[in-house]
Amino acid sequence: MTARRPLIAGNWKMNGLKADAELLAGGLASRYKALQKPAFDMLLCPPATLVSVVAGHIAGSGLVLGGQDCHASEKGAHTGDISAWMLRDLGCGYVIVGHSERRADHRESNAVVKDKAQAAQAAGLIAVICIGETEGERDRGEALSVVSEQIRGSLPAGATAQNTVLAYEPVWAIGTGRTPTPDDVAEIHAEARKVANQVMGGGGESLRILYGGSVKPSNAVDFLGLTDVDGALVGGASLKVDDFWAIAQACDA
Ligand SMILES: O=C(CO)COP(=O)(O)O
Repeated sequence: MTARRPLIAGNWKMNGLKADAELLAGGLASRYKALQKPAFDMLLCPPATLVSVVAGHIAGSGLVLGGQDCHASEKGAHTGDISAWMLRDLGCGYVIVGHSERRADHRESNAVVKDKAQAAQAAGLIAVICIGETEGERDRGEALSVVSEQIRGSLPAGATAQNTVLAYEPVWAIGTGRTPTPDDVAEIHAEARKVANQVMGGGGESLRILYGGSVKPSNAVDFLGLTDVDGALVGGASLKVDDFWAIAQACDA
């Protein structure tokens, strides 16, 4: 059996005001804290405006905190951007980089994602590097090659299983209610682990690889039960305490 500890990560995206954060983070913190021996890590990635607020609500609970993006530089003249060091300063242990919404909305290339991941790791954060094919790429039979290329292009030189998490999120499954079959996910994750292992020069067996895209309580076990799936990156369903918690329970199923 694998020694990889499951990671259940909530990406709140551009959602939430202070009152929502209190309910959501506070509700999850009290449930997580009540566990005798949690069998999974739980990560909350609120929008930047709520990172400090959430930090206050999860203090002492064992939940971990992350940003949704960071700049590749430590500081400087980059209006509106946030550095990995700033996230670290607020208590973050993780940051998502290369989410497909940023790759699309902000034209982030693999090279940009790699620089951001490198900055995250230099700041002492774990980079959650997102990869995943579009619907057209899958239809053309290119899913495996696209994902491999993204891994080769987005993982920085110093990536290890300790400072990196991969998240496979097929673009067409995000927010659509559609998902790949468990067999498709298993195939991609096995390939992703193989390629990451090559890029990292070993250590890929310990690397956590998450699945993301329309994960909900009713399908979580289908994905979290797969050998090479080490957790989930959840969008919409991470905005409801009961749903997100139910997804995490699938780690024990
Ligand atoms: O993009 C995602 C998480 O990063 C997935 O979003 P949904 O769970 O809403 O499909």
